[in-house]
Amino acid sequence: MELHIRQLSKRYDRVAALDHVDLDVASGELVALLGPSGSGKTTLLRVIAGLLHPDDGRVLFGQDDATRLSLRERNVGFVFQHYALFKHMTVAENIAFGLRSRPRGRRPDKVTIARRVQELLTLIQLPDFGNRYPEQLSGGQKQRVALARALAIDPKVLLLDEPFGALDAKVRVELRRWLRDLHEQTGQTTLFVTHDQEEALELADRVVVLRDGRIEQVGTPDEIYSAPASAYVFDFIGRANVLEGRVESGQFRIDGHAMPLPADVAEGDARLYARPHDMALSGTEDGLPARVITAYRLADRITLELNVPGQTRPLEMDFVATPDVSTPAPGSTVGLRPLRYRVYPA
Ligand SMILES: Nc1ncnc2c1ncn2[C@@H]1O[C@H](COP(=O)(O)OP(=O)(O)OP(=O)(O)O)[C@@H](O)[C@H]1O
Repeated sequence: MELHIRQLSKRYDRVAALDHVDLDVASGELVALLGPSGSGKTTLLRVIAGLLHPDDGRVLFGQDDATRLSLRERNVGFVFQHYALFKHMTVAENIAFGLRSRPRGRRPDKVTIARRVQELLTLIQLPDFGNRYPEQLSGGQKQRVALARALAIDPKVLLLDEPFGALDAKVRVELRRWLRDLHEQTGQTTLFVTHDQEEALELADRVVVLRDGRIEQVGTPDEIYSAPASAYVFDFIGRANVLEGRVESGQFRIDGHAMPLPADVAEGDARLYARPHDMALSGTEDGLPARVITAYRLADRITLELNVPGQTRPLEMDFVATPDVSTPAPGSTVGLRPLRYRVYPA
């Protein structure tokens, strides 16, 4: 089932939680909604689910306008951060819940439901857990059961709101790999909310970066990481060094140093963004002079904190040591050469 979002807006008092959002999700895609707290991720997911009504705009499932349909009529699967399993029901009863509570005409018979529950238990790799109660499960197991329960109704889309947010880091990493495998098996159209860029980049076919209720960029993880559309996305997606300068005559300039522009940027004040591992040391005559604040070496990697005269923020760089490059001494001056970078208007 494909999903189309058209000009969705939702306001709370003065805050635009969603501001004219357009998005197309292809059938079978796994899309991450990524952004800091308050950027509108949950609001977008809840509007798609039918838990919230937008002020404006439309939600289409395929060609069908679902904007006015209730949660139940939309037939979506929803999983929240805090496992909302029914405590007094077994795992199997939890998974069967959506099917059992269908109106009589659409309710499968008991044997069919039991078969479907067993299939789902196998899918979530808990084939023998049907008779347990939620309190007898770990946090990660509870979230897998919550996912099976959401899948039981054969939802048109699966909506996951930070489903692993309450779990510890190691379990999170395991579960996101597991979710990726599960998605490959089920091919279910899925929207996944996270504020964790690593999770989004590892898991999703495409990532939607949100900012103040607007979409800042939509792209594959590679596109988002390697070609961030704005300084905001660059900063949000990984560690970033910023150099302030100017674009003049098709070059980025800081004091006497000029660097080629990787893409067209309008003349005027601008900022160069580079990842710490995308910068190299060079001689002070051809590199940007920088003073070493701290330097340490861990196995073959050297990490430096640097000050470039006239810049407000210190820079960080790390690189692999080679026989001819050793750890520079704090206080010394080195030449700095950004290898891969983006330039954005200031
Ligand atoms: N019920 C509400 N009443 C008033 N303002 C709200 C309400 N729900 C959300 N907001 C506001 O709408 C904006 C978007 O909130 P939303 O929960 O969608 O963000 P989010 O990106 O999911 O954040 P988080 O990662 O913290 O969950 C925020 O500014 C928030 O304060």
